Amino acid sequence: MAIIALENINVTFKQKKQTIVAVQDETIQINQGDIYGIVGYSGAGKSTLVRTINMLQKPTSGSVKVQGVEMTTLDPNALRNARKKIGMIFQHFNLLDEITVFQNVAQPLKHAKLSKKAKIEKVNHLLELVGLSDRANNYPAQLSGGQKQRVAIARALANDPDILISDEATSALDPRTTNQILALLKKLNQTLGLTIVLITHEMQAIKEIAHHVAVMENGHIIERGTLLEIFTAPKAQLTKDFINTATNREEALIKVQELLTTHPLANDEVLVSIDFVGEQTAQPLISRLYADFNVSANILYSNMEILTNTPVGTALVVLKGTNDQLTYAIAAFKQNHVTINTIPQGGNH
Ligand SMILES: Nc1ncnc2c1ncn2[C@@H]1O[C@H](COP(=O)(O)OP(=O)(O)OP(=O)(O)O)[C@@H](O)[C@H]1O
Repeated sequence: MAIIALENINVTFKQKKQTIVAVQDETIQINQGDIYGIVGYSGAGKSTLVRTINMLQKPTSGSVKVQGVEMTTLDPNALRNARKKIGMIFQHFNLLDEITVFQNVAQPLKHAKLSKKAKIEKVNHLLELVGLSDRANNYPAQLSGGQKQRVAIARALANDPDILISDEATSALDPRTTNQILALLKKLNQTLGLTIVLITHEMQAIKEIAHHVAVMENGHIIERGTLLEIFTAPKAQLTKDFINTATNREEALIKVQELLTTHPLANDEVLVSIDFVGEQTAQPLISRLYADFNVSANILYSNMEILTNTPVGTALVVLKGTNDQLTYAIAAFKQNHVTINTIPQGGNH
């Protein structure tokens, strides 16, 4: 069931002379328990679209339903209550510097109908959840970026939200800390059933934890699908560009091409790219090439990743054999649903 349903959302900003169309007639449904990544370059409209979910941005037109409730027509009081179920974290953490970690996390509970004791227990539990129990009495300035984001996550969870919006939450962090925060988000998704909307310009972050992906450009979602669909069969050039930033494939290809300019292929050699998804047998096929087809294989690059529990592999391989032998070998890959493409020398594929 869709926990978030945005329908025909338009957001325009009127400035003195200009009208900026930030989001143009976009519709998106996000299911309960999903981690939905929205990727795009700066200015694509990601934040504006996602901020309509909790009405931080009122759409110019369109419908916003969260847990079946139309958000655009709520009165201020009802909206305040509805927002409690939608936590949010940001790139720059937005902590209050003059109060402690404990007090930051306790802040959203100020008006909660809980006893003082219950509030203390709750904050301690949240700090434990994000691995910061020992930092309760520190001030934000005494924490690393990753720790600050953990505090922000604990604070965002104070009202037991069903949805967490993460707006570039890892963009200011180094790669290792980014992975730790993403692992924490994944854990919260799995243990609390938290639905997460992840806005980012980093495909790497999407690759780590998202189940679904939407790619945005100029106020439009230009492509969407499961993580596997987007990574294994991207259609738009922008999607391909983003994927290249998260895999080493293009970089590896450039290096291999460079290598081949100094060590050119022989007449009986071809460079091929091999891509497979799922439990396909690219690896055994490569190792049996010589026995089955008299074709020898020299693997110049290979990489395998697990995306949502599915192996996704790629390899750049030099095959050596006669024309007929190569033709039969390549056909065998195709028969086994492994994508194989010959890469012309000196060109790109
Ligand atoms: N309050 C505002 N007033 C005027 N223009 C705005 C406002 N907020 C956003 N915009 C414009 O709307 C467009 C989309 O911005 P938005 O912040 O949604 O993009 P984004 O993809 O989230 O990028 P970033 O990650 O840089 O925030 C941009 O052209 C931006 O300048």
